[in-house]
Formats: sequence, structure tokens, C-alpha cells
Amino acid sequence: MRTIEDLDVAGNRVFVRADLNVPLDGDRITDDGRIRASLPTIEKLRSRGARVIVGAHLGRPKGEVRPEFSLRPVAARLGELLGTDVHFAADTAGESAREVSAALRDGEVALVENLRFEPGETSKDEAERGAFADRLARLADLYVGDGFGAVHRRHASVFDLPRRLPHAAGGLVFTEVGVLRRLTESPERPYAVVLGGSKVSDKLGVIDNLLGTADRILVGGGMVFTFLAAQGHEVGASLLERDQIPTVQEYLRRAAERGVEFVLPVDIVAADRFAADAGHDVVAADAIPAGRMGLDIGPRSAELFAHKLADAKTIFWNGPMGVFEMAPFAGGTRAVAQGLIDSGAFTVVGGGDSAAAVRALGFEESAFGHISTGGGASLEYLEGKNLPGIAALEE
Ligand SMILES: Nc1ncnc2c1ncn2[C@@H]1O[C@H](COP(=O)(O)OP(=O)(O)O)[C@@H](O)[C@H]1O
Ligand SMILES: O=C(OP(=O)(O)O)[C@H](O)COP(=O)(O)O
Repeated sequence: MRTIEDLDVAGNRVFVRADLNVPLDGDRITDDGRIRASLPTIEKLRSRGARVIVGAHLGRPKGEVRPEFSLRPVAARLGELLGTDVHFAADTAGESAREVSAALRDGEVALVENLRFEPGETSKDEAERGAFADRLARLADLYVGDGFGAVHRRHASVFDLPRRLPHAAGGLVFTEVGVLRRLTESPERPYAVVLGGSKVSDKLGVIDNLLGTADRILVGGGMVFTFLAAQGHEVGASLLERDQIPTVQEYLRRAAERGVEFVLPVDIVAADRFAADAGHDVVAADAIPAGRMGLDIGPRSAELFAHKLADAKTIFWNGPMGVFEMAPFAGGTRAVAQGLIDSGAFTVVGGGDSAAAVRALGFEESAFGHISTGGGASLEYLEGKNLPGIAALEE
């Protein structure tokens, strides 16, 4: 992969695909980790006289303009962190974006509106994606891929755009890939992987490959309930991917065959609704009452998980153990974070929300080996998959 140093950026318009998909509460950014992670590349380009046009997504607005997914608050925060005004284009590749791009002076920075407001960004249809990438390409002379958290997406701005412009990888993508490579090339054993979060169907697939590399797989978060259902238990109103049950049954069977240990919660914090002030209590994992939803792993599970991490030499963790954003359901995530630290292992935490969780719960980032900005992206990298956003940069 070429680096920024290989590009002649001075006086040129450089489109930087960043991952600025930060958690928001209304228009308040609750964790700006991904914005901070994007700064070194943007600063380096500015200092070399580039005209920087940043493109990014926020949430999953599915090709529609939805004001609650606007990047405007992100532009303001990016400007504060850079110590300069960030011009904001009210559309993605339309009139406003073209005007903003044309008016940029050397060293200035602009952010265009949420790329996913355009159906072409995420389309499965290559022609539709290509047409959108063509429009984006008119905004810039060069492309820098730095949105590590989105490199696993075959999206217009990630995959099709770099094929249309001279391109290079940004520093964040380099750093992330460098650390993850260490996990794929002979990790020190025992190697434990902790999986949780809510993007269950996205992330279940990684287990297929982990069964060949990890010694122990701990499952928490929303992923738990598909496992419990696969074992024949009722999961009440918890998050469940019913069509994935046979796949999970197959994973459990293969794990037993290969001597990979699956560690599942033994108790669950079950709530009567999805709210911070919901009524809740701890129930056995195989006895979740009808109508109740599991929003965290229980205290006995937290202890079990910490115990199963204690002797590990390498740990990768993606996905919070519960709905950590609500205090009554943060215990499992806190215990796993502490378990990683106490193990003394080489630890990697990946994912927008996982990284936000460790910061929100007051842990020092330096207590972990590496905090990755990508959850799904790092999982797919560990799977050995060809990541579209990296493949396009290598071309
Ligand atoms: N049991 C659960 N039910 C519903 N949502 C959950 C549960 N456990 C965790 N979550 C949610 O998962 C989200 C993070 O999932 P995900 O996006 O997959 O992680 P990451 O961004 O770290 O890759 C958090 O917002 C958290 O509230
Ligand atoms: O938040 C992200 O990924 P992550 O939750 O796996 O860390 C990225 O911004 C990608 O978002 P997407 O999973 O909606 O494509």
C-alpha cells in the first residue's frame, strides 16, 4: 500500500474517507474517540498544503436523508480538535459539496454530509455504486483511505472511489493493520476472544474462522441469546437471530470436536423493558422469563468470564457484554474490561462502542495493548477475509 508520503498533495484536493461514526445522544457526541483517531492523517495532509475533504458515515440511515444522522455536530467537534474551522457541506456530492470543495484553500478542511444519505453508497448494485463514486470523484484529485472501521464494507466511498483516483492508505489504517497482524501470526496462547454487542448477524460468521485459531471463545452481549436458543432455552424478549440458530448449533458441535472452549453466561440481567429505569433482576441463563429481555450478563457470569481470561496470553475483545450505556446493565462490560487488564495478556479491544465503553466506564486507554477503531473490520481482518477497503488501496 502506498502511504500519504507517496502522494503529491500540496495544492491538491484530497478526499479522506474517515470513520467518524461516533455515538450521539441527540446532537451531543458522547465519545469522540473516532474523531480523535482521524486527526493525525488530516493534520499531516494540512501541513503539507493539501485541501482536505473528509467523507464519512454516521449510523445506518439506509440511503435516506435523516436529520438525526447528520454529521454537522461531528464537523463542529472536528474543528475544535483541529483548532480550525471545518467547512460543512449540507449534501454529500451535490451542489453544496461541489461549492465547498471548489472554495477550499491550501491547508483547509471540509466535511461532507453523511455518505449513507445516498443510496449509491451502500448499494449492492455495482453500477449504482459506481455512479455515486463518479460523483464523489469529481470533488477531489486524490484519495486517502483512513476509515479503518469501515474497510470491511464494499461501499462506494470505501471500495469504488479509490479505484477512480490516485490513492494511498492513511496512518490509522497502517497502524491498525500492523497490530492486528500480530494476532494472526502466531498469537501467544492461550488465545481468548470475547464477543458481544448487538450486530449479531454481522459478527457471528467470524466464529467459523475463530474455531481454527482461538483456544477459548467467550460470548456475551446480544449474541448470547442466539446461543441460548441454540441450546434449546427460551430467551423471552431478548435480541435473537432465529435464522442463525442452526449455524450456532454447528459452531457448538465443531467447537466440541476441536477442543475449542465456548464460555457462555450462566446468569443474565433480565429487564422488563429497554430503559435505564426498567425493572430488572438476575435470572439463570436457562430460565429467562417470557416477556423479559436480557440486557447484561449476570454477576456469576462476570466472575466466570474474568476467571476464563485470567491465564490468557492474548485476548481480542469486540462488543460490549450488555447495554453499558445504561448504568444497571454496565456490570458485565466493566468486569470483562477489568478481566482483560488483570490478565496481563496482550489485549486488543475493537469496535466503536467497545472502545467508547471502556472510556465511559473510566478505564485508562493505556491499560490495553491496543484500542482499535473497528469492531467488524478487525473481526473480518482476523478471519483472514479480503477487506474491500484495503484491497482497493493495494491496487
Ligand atoms: N443484551 C443486549 N441487548 C441489546 N443490545 C445490547 C446487548 N448487549 C450489548 N448491546 C449493545 O450493543 C451495542 C454495541 O454493539 P456493536 O456495534 O456490535 O459493538 P462495536 O461497536 O463495539 O463493534 C451497544 O450499544 C450495546 O448497548
Ligand atoms: O461502527 C462501525 O463498526 P463497529 O460497530 O463494528 O465498530 C463502523 O463505523 C461501520 O459501521 P457499519 O457496521 O454500520 O457498517
